[in-house]
Amino acid sequence: MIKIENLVGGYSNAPVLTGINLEIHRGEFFALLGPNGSGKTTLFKMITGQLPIQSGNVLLSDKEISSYSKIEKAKKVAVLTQEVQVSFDYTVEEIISLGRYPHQKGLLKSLSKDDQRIIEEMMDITKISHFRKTQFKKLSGGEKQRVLLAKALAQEPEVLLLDEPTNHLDIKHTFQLLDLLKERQKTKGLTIFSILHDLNVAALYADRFALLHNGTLKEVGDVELLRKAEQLQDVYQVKVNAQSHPTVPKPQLLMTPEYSKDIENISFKDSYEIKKNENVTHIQFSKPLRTMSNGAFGEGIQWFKHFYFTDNTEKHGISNDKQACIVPTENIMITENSQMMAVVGMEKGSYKILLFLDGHFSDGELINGFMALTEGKMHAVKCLDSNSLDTQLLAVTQQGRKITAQEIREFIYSAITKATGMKLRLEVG
Ligand SMILES: Nc1ncnc2c1ncn2[C@@H]1O[C@H](COP(=O)(O)OP(=O)(O)OP(=O)(O)O)[C@@H](O)[C@H]1O
Repeated sequence: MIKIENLVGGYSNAPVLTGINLEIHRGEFFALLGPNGSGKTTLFKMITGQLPIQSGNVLLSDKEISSYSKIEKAKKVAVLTQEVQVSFDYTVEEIISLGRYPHQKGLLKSLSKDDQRIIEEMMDITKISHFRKTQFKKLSGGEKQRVLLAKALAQEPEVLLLDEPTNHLDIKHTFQLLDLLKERQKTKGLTIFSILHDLNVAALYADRFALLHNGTLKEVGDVELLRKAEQLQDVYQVKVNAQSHPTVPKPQLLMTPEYSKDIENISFKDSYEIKKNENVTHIQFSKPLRTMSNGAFGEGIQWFKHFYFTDNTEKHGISNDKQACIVPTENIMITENSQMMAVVGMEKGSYKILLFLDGHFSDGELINGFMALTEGKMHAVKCLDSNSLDTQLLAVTQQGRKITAQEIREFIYSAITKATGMKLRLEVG
């Protein structure tokens, strides 16, 4: 649909873009990504004709885009930029009706019934009908953006070019606008080319992506491009981790702020405090730990700072957004070394284990660590001739050195056998 060949250009001094080759296919949603100053708007303006091409070509349906007449081009391409400038005191409805201009016939161009119907439809789908008589200049930035989108769609273009269309929008309107574009893509075969800053929003909506860096294309590809954390880190200079969205099969990126990288300068053993009274054992860390648990309290992967063993959570005011195990305080045993601490609680032949590690774990390593905990426990429990399985939790500080699965197995094995020894002594006593 749009073919960009060896495109070079920019402003009066040295060119910003140096040899861009890119193809945007008919009917796709294409996202142009890149950090501030990488050349996105420059490329956008060269495609829309706002900036001259120094060398290379921009083809629209195999024809030089500059060879189209203004009206011919407006029938094929609509543009939505960030610069919201409307000179006169037009109402919303009047602005949208300007979108029909390329389709109007005759010398006295007036709106046909068809034009009226399309204007109504566009106001309806962009949810701005109630503003129809309002002066455009009296709208908020986000409302103006929706009006200009309605105008662009009223043009009934084959291609929609958007420069950061969600810039002024809150999350509801961001998703509403992009859902609307996606729907037009599916039902009308609209080709969408959009600059997007939010990589997570781009991952959810776009089919293909180009990553621009210092005026050159670093990569063009499908959504897998957004799983390449190292490349994104290199381009954006921010630490990112690619994760999977919980309900949509697309990646989402988690950014790590600089301040959070500060390593706590206290030893693992000094980072927690254990308080016991006759009803509750409370383990409190100085900072939250990344946790993985199969327990009813704090299940899944979360962050916790407080951990409890108690005979009754409700009675002692421990809500289920806390990490808690129901085991009376007298039945727990704590085993610790410089990098690991295990709390084993025993109740009616079952074992509830919290294992705290001073280590840095990816989500994959967390699962492996959780499995190693299970293996260590199974091994100890089997030796003790019991088949009980129960709540367990692995909590990691996300600093310190790696801890191997074998170290975890051995530590848990010794913690359980030690705890069981205590239990036997308790029973004998
Ligand atoms: N009118 C201009 N005259 C001269 N140089 C310009 C002009 N506009 C932009 N530039 C320069 O061109 C380079 C690319 O700018 P551009 O606006 O294309 O980046 P961008 O990727 O769109 O950035 P942003 O994400 O901040 O909008 C920058 O170094 C910028 O300083």
